[in-house]
Formats: sequence, C-alpha cells, structure tokens
Amino acid sequence: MPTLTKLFSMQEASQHNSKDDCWVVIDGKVYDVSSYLDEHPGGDDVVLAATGKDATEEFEDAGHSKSARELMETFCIGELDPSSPAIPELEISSKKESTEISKTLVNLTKLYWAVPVTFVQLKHNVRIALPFGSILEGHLLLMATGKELLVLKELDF
Ligand code: HEM
Repeated sequence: MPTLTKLFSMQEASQHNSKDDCWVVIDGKVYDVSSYLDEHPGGDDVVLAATGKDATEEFEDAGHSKSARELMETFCIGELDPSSPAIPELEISSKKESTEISKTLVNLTKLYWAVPVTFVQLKHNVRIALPFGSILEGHLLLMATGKELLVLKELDF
C-alpha cells in the first residue's frame, strides 16, 4: 500500500528556525524537533544552528548512535521536495559564479596588461621634461599617440 509523504520545499522548511518552531532537514527528510530541543544531549544550540539548510553533514559529523537515529524517525514530518529550488542566498553556485566572473575579469585585464590612467594634450613647441622618472622606473609607461601622451599603468600580477 502506498504511503502518503508530505513534501516540503527547502524554502518552507527553512522558515521553521526558532526554538519554539524548529525543523531540521537531514538526508532528504524533514524533522520537527521543536519538542526535543531541550532534551537533545548535544544541546539546542547545535540543532538551532543547523536549521534553514541541509543539516545532514552536521548530523553525521556528530556520530549519532543507532538509538539516536531511531528516535529521530519519531520526529519525521515529511520529505524534502526534490523539485523545489534551493534557497537562493544559500546557493553555493552563486559564490562559484562570482569567482568565475572575477577570473574572467582578471584574464581580460591580463590580455590588455595595462590600463589607461590619463591623456595629456601636447602643444607643438612643448618640451616634455618628464617629471615622471620615478614613475617610469615604476609601473607607468608613456606612449605617444600623435599629439597625445597616453599614460598607462602597467599591471602587476
Ligand atoms: C532529529 C534530530 C536529532 C536527534 C533525535 C538527535 C539525537 C541525539 C542523541 C540521542 C544524542 C546522544 C548521543 C547518541 O546517542 O548518539 C545526540 C548527540 C549529539 N547531537 Fe544530536 N540529534 C538530532 C539532531 C542533531 C543535529 C541536527 C545536530 C547537529 C547540527 C546534532 C548534534 C549532536 C551533537 C554535537 C551531539 C553530541 C555528541 C557528543 O556529545 O559526543 N544532533 N543527538
């Protein structure tokens, strides 16, 4: 006979994250441990810290006994809906994405290896007494383009 299992989205489960109303998600199952928090031998703080996200790793890391796992089943209220989206702010992928973007930017900058700092307009009879000796020794390059002096900053990687 098929059993009816209530499905919850991670979004919904994560809203039950207080001492009075505390759900944890472990291995795809949702547990309402509100009534057990005060009795939990590992303390209520560790469980409260594990709400709002998948707590499987923390649960396994604590090395729970067989009897703890049996007791746990008495608090099961349903399962995580596998088709429900993860909570955006907890998605590791967004972190990964930003790293990818940073890498792309760094690669692009490497491709052009220098960034324009300023343009200096030159007059015909202007003698350029470069006060930039130290700059030339440093990371600034000067490139004349017609009557303009383009000051570039060499990038350090
Ligand atoms: C339905 C959920 C849970 C139940 C029924 C439960 C039950 C228990 C029980 C009976 C113990 C005593 C030791 C044992 O028999 O294994 C224990 C210890 C512990 N639990 Fe849980 N637990 C639950 C969830 C969690 C979660 C989500 C975490 C972590 C975020 C956690 C962390 C710990 C820790 C750190 C200990 C102490 C281990 C030690 O002192 O060596 N528990 N738990």
